[in-house]
Amino acid sequence: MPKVLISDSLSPRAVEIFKERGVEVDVITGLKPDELKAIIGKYDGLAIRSSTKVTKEVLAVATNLKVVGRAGIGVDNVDVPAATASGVVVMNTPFGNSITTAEHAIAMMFALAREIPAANTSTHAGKWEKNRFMGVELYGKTLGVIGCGNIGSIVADRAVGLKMRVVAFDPFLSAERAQDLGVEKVELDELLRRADFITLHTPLTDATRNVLDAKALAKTKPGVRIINCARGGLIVEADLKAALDSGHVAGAALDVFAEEPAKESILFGNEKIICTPHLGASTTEAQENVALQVAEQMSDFLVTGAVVNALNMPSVSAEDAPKLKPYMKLAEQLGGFAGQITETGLKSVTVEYEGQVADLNTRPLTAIVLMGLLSPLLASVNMVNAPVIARERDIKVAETKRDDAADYQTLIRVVVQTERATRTVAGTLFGGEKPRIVQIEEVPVEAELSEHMLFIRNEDKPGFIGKLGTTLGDAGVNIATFHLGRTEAGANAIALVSVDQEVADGLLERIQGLPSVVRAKALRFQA
Ligand SMILES: NC(=O)c1ccc[n+]([C@@H]2O[C@H](COP(=O)([O-])OP(=O)(O)OC[C@H]3O[C@@H](n4cnc5c(N)ncnc54)[C@H](O)[C@@H]3O)[C@@H](O)[C@H]2O)c1
Ligand SMILES: O=C(O)CC[C@@H](O)C(=O)O
Repeated sequence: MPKVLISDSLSPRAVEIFKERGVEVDVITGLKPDELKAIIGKYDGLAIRSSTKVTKEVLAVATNLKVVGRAGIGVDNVDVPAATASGVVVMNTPFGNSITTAEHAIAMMFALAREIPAANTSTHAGKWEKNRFMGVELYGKTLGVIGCGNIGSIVADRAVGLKMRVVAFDPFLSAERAQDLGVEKVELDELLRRADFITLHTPLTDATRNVLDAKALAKTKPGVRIINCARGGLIVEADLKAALDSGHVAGAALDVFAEEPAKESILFGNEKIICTPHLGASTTEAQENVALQVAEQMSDFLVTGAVVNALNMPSVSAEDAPKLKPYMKLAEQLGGFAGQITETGLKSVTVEYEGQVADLNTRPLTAIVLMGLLSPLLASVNMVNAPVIARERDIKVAETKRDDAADYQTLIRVVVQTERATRTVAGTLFGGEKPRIVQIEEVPVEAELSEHMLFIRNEDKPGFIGKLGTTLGDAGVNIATFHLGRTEAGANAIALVSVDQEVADGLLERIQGLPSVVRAKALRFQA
């Protein structure tokens, strides 16, 4: 039974879901990095929010870990490239807290417009300062939304409902989507110049880091109010403080900080700044949503192989997972075969899907072909990191699909172009589940792969089979199955021999020396 650790505070619904779906679960929150490292080796999955830091060091000792699930959106606390390199799938729940976070941004905007926190403190202190707090209306004001994705577009929609004018800067926002949302798509400088309120909703990336620095703030309208419920690091905090101190910025509402937890900040103690401790996602509804979703996604992955909302792997639906399973084995064998018979640098790989398999989601299969192909060449390859490794090595990867079946109802063909040759291997499923190799290079052959195989290219001449059998027999190697194929009588032939033990190098040399043998290679496959 797979085992998951929940290491941040998640709604108890998560535990129930894991158990209902056959996953054992421990909840241990507040672990220090060394404490996490000491126990993570036991777990197949790690469910987190934003406190647990999934670093390279943690991943290095997480020897059984298959999946990290983030109950929320941002994965800044996960070293995703390191997880990918270790073959660990990283998932998040991209929609579960969007409404809640958008509502927090709107609440912050109202709080800024009417100075509600300061008025609250003053009233509790018995001051009744009715003349001190003079707010501004939102009606008719311009809201600038930087980043108009899930949350930004909900904020925009609510602001339109409040009769605000909304301008949005987001390079990936289409004109049609902007029109549907009732927002005006503008460049950043125009947004800065026109907005009475600015709200940030981008991820923290190299392009968005410090997007509101002194230079950008100088372009804003005097009296602008700024809201950040996205990520600390989007605003240069010292520059914001200076702009507030000078009076150019009238107020700021911040849910997120460059350093979190923010126990100290140059921004604290200023009434013009409203702060909340990263509460954007903190509603009962959002926390139920994300906990439930993350537990469902992780359980499905661990139990059925379904992949949803992964940041480093193609999706596999729960419906597709059982259909893909037998093809996964075939894809691994084909990739492994091509990888073992390939001896020079790989330039490109084309995976051709024909017949029934062409109707499936083939991206995970291609990832597995790449895993099988690269495994003989590299130390730790898996279906998560194989596509990345192929890209890094400039290996071009292509897929082709043909719905109509030719000789087989379903077929996967792997064509590998190396510096010197083209290698082809194709396979099908017998009875819908048993992988069979049906073509090697141009030669038809029908073979089941076993752990130890001998692959021979030979000239189709009498006496070859007898000599090969004797050579193997003399070496005490038992033949389990023997498959032959040839293009035509007397032409190129292939022998695929399954043997009960490893073929040692000396024996391989003797086989290579037999008359009619063009090339002999010992291959190994997962049992
Ligand atoms: N405060 C919280 O508790 C809380 C809760 C949920 C999400 N968040 C954060 O809110 C942010 C937005 O989340 P989301 O779900 O809307 O993400 P999303 O991916 O749906 O939207 C992000 C948008 O930013 C845009 N974008 C990317 N680069 C940009 C750039 N250089 N300039 C302008 N726009 C750019 C993208 O095109 C996209 O439309 C994330 O940083 C997320 O981590 C915070
Ligand atoms: O888990 C949280 O409380 C914060 C979540 C939020 O920052 C997110 O990116 O989803």
